[in-house]
Amino acid sequence: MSDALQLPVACTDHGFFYLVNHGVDEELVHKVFELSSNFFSFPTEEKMKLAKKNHRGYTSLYAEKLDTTLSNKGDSKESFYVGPPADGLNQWPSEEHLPSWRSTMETYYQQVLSAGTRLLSLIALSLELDEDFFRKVGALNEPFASLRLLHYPGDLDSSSEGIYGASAHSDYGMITLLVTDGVQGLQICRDRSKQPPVWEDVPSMKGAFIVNIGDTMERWTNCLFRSTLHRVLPPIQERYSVAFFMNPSKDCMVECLESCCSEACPPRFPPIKFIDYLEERLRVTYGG
Ligand SMILES: O=C(O)CCC(=O)C(=O)O
Ligand SMILES: [Fe+2]
Repeated sequence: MSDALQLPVACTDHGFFYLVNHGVDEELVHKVFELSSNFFSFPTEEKMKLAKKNHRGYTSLYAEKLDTTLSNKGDSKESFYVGPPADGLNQWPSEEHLPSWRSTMETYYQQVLSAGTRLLSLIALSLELDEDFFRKVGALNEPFASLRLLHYPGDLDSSSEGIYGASAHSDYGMITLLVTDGVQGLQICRDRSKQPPVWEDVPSMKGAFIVNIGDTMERWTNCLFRSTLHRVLPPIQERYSVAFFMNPSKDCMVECLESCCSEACPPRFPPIKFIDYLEERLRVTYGG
């Protein structure tokens, strides 16, 4: 985003944009991709030793179905979640097998969190709020942000034909900051109501984050900002990406901004504590 004046338009009209000059070290991004690929190359039994608990750790192929209206076996991706480093709940591969894995992921987490926090100040300004707004409402006390390494294997058997890497969904949090390895696959659908839906490619841009608005921001802004539907096509080639879901703190109340509602345009969503909202969304996505 070279011009801050473009930000409100990007958030209201598209819900997706590129972020450059974000301050996250390019070498570090490269290292995260290398270590992600090292981890996913381990045998499944090894990876399953770090199976997801407390929303941290490994999720295997087909474990998640982002579009719950589909009847197939699940999305063809595996992933690894890293949550806030301070709460001690993260799971880590051993230092012996993957030296500097933990420190690299923790450094990346902190750098992207800083970039995301600065971007949220710009977003607040673009809503004509105080630049400190998200801190003041408690979203940034201990943000419940989540780093997710993603791997879409390219060599799946024929029973997986037509299965999406990530089926159609919108993200749950405030904003997502995504980097990919450049292999095409991500698409957006600007108008959910249009039939048949129109899907457009989102190319990666070297050195830039692909940022998208999430559902929590859509709730805050009473749908002024768009949480755009997106998906990742069935893999024709192996693909890696790294998503950072910038979520507010667990206890933060997400409540329609005064400037985004009026008598003629009442709040579309009731106020909700972020953790209650997130738990419900995860329950639907993972079942159980
Ligand atoms: O891998 C990608 O390009 C997008 C992943 C995604 O949308 C997600 O994990 O929410
Ligand atoms: Fe997403």
